[in-house]
Amino acid sequence: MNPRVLLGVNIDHVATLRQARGTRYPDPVQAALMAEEVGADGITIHPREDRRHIQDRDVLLLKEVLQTKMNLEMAVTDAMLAFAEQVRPECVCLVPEKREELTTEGGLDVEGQESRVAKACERLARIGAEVSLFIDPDPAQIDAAVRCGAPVVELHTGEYAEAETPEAENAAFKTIADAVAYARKKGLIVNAGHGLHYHNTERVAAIHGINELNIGHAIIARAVFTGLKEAVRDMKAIIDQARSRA
Ligand SMILES: CC(=O)[C@@H](O)[C@H](O)COP(=O)(O)O
Ligand SMILES: NCC(=O)COP(=O)(O)O
Repeated sequence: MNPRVLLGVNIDHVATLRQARGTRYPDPVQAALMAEEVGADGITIHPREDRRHIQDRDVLLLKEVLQTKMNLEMAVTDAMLAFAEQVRPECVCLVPEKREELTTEGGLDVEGQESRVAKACERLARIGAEVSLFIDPDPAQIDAAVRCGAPVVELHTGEYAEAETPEAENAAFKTIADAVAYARKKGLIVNAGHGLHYHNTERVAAIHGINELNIGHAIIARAVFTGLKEAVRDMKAIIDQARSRA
């Protein structure tokens, strides 16, 4: 039988909802524990440099309570490296980051900043973190990741997820499948993610050699609807009980 593909659940989007109103809820820590309860193999978080969603408090609490593993996505900066050294997550995924972007727009240019990325990999390996590089499905970036000593790459699936025609989707899919085969041949563990949802994940999960998929936005978005009826019923019950006691 083919080895199981692991699912890392990205809970940034729960924090985004909380930060939008500055409330205490919904708590991404609670979301992580619920995801673990039903089989998530790991929890992915991306504390951005501007802390627009996941907060340091979330990361530190999660480190204390997670039963699976924390996959800390972060920019390659001194401040983030120091934070990782404080948190000591099981896994770190180095990602590119731009302040003005809505979400991560492409892979990390490892080839263009090899010595900086190699030094970051070394520093993270020293705290025992499994380091992955979030890269485009591009053989040149895969070669650079190998030279940097990263044991894992995560292939950015954004182009596939955002393709506007079946032809473009097929072409992007083939690029990913070829990159998985190439990276496996180079001895890397291969993960993938970004923009995967309920209609486009099956095909990627079936690619031979994929180890783990990291998925967040689609899961949290679906949870709104799978949980909405119960949430309305709960509020109705509070209101009805208040009237019956009045
Ligand atoms: C690396 C990646 O593709 C996503 O995890 C992304 O980092 C999510 O960041 P946002 O949650 O800020 O969109
Ligand atoms: N590393 C990719 C990831 O975490 C995916 O997040 P999302 O695009 O599914 O929200």
